[in-house]
Amino acid sequence: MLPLGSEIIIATRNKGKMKEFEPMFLQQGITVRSLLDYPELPDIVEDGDTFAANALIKARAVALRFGVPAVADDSGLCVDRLGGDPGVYSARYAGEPSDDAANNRKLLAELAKLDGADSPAGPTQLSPARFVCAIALVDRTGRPVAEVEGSCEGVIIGEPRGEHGFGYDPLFYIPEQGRTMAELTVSEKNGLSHRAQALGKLWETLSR
Ligand SMILES: O=P(O)(O)OP(=O)(O)OP(=O)(O)OC[C@H]1O[C@@H](n2cnc3c(O)ncnc32)[C@H](O)[C@@H]1O
Ligand SMILES: [Mg+2]
Repeated sequence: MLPLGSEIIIATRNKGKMKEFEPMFLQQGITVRSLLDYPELPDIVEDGDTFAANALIKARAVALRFGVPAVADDSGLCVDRLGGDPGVYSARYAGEPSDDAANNRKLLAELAKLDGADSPAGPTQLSPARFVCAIALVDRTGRPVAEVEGSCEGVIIGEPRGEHGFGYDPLFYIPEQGRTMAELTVSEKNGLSHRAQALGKLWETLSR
């Protein structure tokens, strides 16, 4: 059994993340709550320079608020041709409040600028990219217990495909699957995603 006790909160308000996390924690016998259960709490300021730093900021804030162990996920999309952008700014790439559709449009617009906006054939090359997910687990006092990271490789396509998932999933094509992340079911995404890779490392760390 993992040393997490029966009460754990995931420091997120992202419904898409929770849809993926819930079954993966349940598989380990852990029922989780999230900040979606506490709408009155103010947003946590994510001002770290790295995914890992932001994950720790979010997990700590929640542990100190509730006095229970907390997990946080800070994640995003890194596109090679954009020098790793949007990176830690993935959620607010097109400004605040976060808007997935606007972020996707901005991503395509930034890539189109590199291609030459009036290129008649559309994007001249698919852009290699990866999703990255940092997960931090802290104890009830906010002390880090484990910090892990996972990633998942793909390419950015020129128009959105698929209805599942969230964020940049419709533009993230996985050649080995022949589908975008948004064309995968939750359980298929949980079989290969950056989030699942990171969580797998967390279970491994905790079982040592
Ligand atoms: O901070 P919390 O409350 O967890 O929710 P958030 O959406 O703000 O989450 P992040 O700060 O970690 O920003 C992550 C952004 O990166 C993108 N992203 C992360 N994981 C993704 C995934 O699995 N699929 C698609 N986009 C993802 C998406 O735009 C997210 O909003
Ligand atoms: Mg956030």
